[in-house]
Amino acid sequence: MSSTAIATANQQQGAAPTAPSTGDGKQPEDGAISVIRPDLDKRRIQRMFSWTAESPAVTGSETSVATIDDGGTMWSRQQNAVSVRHAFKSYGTKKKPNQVLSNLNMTVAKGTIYGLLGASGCGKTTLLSCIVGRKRLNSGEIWVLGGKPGTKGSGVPGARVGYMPQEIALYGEFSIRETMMYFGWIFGMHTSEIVERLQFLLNFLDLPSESRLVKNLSGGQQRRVSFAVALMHDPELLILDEPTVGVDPLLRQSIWNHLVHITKAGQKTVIITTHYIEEARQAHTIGLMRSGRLLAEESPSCLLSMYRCSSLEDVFLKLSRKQGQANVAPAELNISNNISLSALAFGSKKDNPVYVSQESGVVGLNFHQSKEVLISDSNGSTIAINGLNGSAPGAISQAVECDNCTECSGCSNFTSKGKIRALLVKNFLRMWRNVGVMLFIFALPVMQVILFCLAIGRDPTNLKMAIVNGEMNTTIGADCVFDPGCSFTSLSCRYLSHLNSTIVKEYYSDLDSALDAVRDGNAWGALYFTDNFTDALVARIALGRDADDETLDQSEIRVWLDMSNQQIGIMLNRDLQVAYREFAQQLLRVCDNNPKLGDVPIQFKAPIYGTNDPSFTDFVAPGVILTIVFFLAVALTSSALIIERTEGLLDRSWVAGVTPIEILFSHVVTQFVVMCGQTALVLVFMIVVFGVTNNGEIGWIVVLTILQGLCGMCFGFVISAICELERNAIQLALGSFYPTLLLSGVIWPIEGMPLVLRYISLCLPLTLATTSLRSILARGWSITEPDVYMGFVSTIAWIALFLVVTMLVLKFKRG
Ligand SMILES: Nc1ncnc2c1ncn2[C@@H]1O[C@H](COP(=O)(O)OP(=O)(O)OP(=O)(O)O)[C@@H](O)[C@H]1O
Repeated sequence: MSSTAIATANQQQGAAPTAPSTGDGKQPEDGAISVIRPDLDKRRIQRMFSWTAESPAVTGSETSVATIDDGGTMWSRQQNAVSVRHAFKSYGTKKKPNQVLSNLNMTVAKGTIYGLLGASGCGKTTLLSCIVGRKRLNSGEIWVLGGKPGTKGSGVPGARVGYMPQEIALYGEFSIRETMMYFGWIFGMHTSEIVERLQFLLNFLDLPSESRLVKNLSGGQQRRVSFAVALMHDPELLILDEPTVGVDPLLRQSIWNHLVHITKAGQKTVIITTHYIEEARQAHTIGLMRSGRLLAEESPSCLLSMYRCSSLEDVFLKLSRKQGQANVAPAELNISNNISLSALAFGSKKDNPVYVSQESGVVGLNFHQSKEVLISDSNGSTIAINGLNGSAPGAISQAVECDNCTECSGCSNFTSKGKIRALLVKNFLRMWRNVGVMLFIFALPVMQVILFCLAIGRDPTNLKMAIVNGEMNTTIGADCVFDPGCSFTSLSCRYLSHLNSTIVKEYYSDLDSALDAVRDGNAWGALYFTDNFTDALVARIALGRDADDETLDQSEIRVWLDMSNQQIGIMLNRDLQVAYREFAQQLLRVCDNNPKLGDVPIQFKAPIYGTNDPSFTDFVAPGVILTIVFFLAVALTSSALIIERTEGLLDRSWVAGVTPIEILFSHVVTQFVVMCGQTALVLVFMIVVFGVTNNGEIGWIVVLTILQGLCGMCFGFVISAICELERNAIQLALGSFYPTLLLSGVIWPIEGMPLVLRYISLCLPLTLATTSLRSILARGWSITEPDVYMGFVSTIAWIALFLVVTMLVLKFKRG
């Protein structure tokens, strides 16, 4: 088939002629056929197609048909809506790569519908993800709307593109209207515009009431809402990944009619993938993809006639079979070029292969898309130039202007009110609509504080002691009576009366059974008084240093404790000694002696900070306050981004033009509000309701607590940026909980740790903050104290570090 014939066929598809490139990026004024002379300056050609030199995939030795690379010119790139050149993309490791795109070339002319067809898993979605800038190629180039995705002039990501991913990628908690508002605001539309457009889309796509929640819609309805989102802002380039799945035939037809309608004027371009091959007949161009390459890139009618098939499916099968033939050179099959397509169609022979040269593939000498084709004959001379890329008239648009722009809308804006508004409303709405999340945010911290204050730090009670009192004839406790005056009788009973209420006295007849009770776990300890305990004690006091060993021995209260439980053992030890001091002092007092004689000669004055009876609760409370706020924030944010990412929501927002910074910013603001609520609840319950000691300024306590919450949030960002799966994020968040708790001096002073661990502990985000809050609460220290301000400094430093790491991971992880 001659280029003229195919150009004609292309014209029938609605492509309009445009002016050819002059090679220097300027459009010739006459728009007429121009000819490239054989003596065209070689360097000029190289400059025009400079990308060929950049492409590692091309050897340059296979050039046989076309010698001039149209896709390489800046001007032609700008005229095509999308231009993909020598795209290579693989997943997996370098050792075991899963090659998904292999030297793929694709040219999508402006103002056309491009149907990308291929079997499941051939790489369509990957290609589209690369086009919208969500994935990076390993090598090769992509130009979209005149720029490279992700660069200023491309409009990708941004409002110039409408992207419908394969997944539903919608917020289930939103109503249809809220969904449209969210994306409309992101696209920079006014609310009134959105409402107007919404009415059209509701009717057009036969959607249910706008107030219905997305999660309550059927699968097909959800897909239509997703499609509506892509159409919302009437973008220049629509990229639709299987929009007609689950859509009934009538609606499918009306969707295609709409696509044909919007592309008619030549301003809009559509790339669409579908499994319903035959529906793609309505496309202007079809790219048949297999194993990461395009087998053909033609108009449907051209494909049918070239292969003499009655259906596109047959064409695809024919081409696939050809590709399957063993020694077909890969380049031969990578056809975004009519020449080699023709060769395939009309039987190129193995011994006389028609290779698609790097130039031809790259340049995209698509006669069906180009009114101007630069084809060199076998002698190397250029024979014809006839139209370019099938761009619709007037399709030179924003991309060209925007490429060097400094002021075009959407190019240079750091952010917009609409985006921030959309993201904030989205965050709050998602929280508000999710009862579980609301309970998690506000009920859980209160519950944790209540549980902590009720369960931790209180003295154990009802501890049984097995008592054997040789001075009593019975084992009935009520018989253990004594004279409360200055009387030196039944001193064992007098002592026992000083044992406080935490001890439950159980009397045993002999020592062995009492010890057995301890061994069997029926008592926490055994107390033994000898038969003549009172006499021996009186003698001991009276004789003083002259007391003999037997007297001393008989006057001792013997104790056997179960020390398997350190806290209970230490407490019983303390209470037994305190009881003796009280017993001795009281006896001395009633006998008109100085009670100090009964005490050890150490006098504990009022402590500088705290009380002589310190509470474990007061010690742990600062760490617990910060830990609760920190890890709740980690839990909230570590999965937030991942859930959005796995549902395709994050990608969709990003393609719509939302940047990672904007997403993080919106989460920071949302989280800040949440944090304020949580901080208020935690502090009110800790300090006001449960009376945890606070001698410091409440303002600094609030600030430090909120900062720790923000720090936890940023740590959550890091987790969600690093982890692919929610499961991994939860594991990482939970995995970090215990080490942080144990090493941060929350439940045990870091002074008790080995030196190395102590240094590690100081490097954790909670350690210095806990010390700081403890100093404020217990010591009443102000911000000027190093112990206090270092907690603030370290927290702020951690926030900054986590944010930077998140940004870097998000930036470099793409693709
Ligand atoms: N993130 C990923 N990591 C590893 N492999 C991937 C990833 N995404 C896709 N693949 C693999 O790349 C190949 C192409 O996948 P892709 O989704 O692009 O195919 P597709 O043509 O869109 O398929 P379908 O029509 O079923 O959606 C498949 O083998 C797939 O398993």
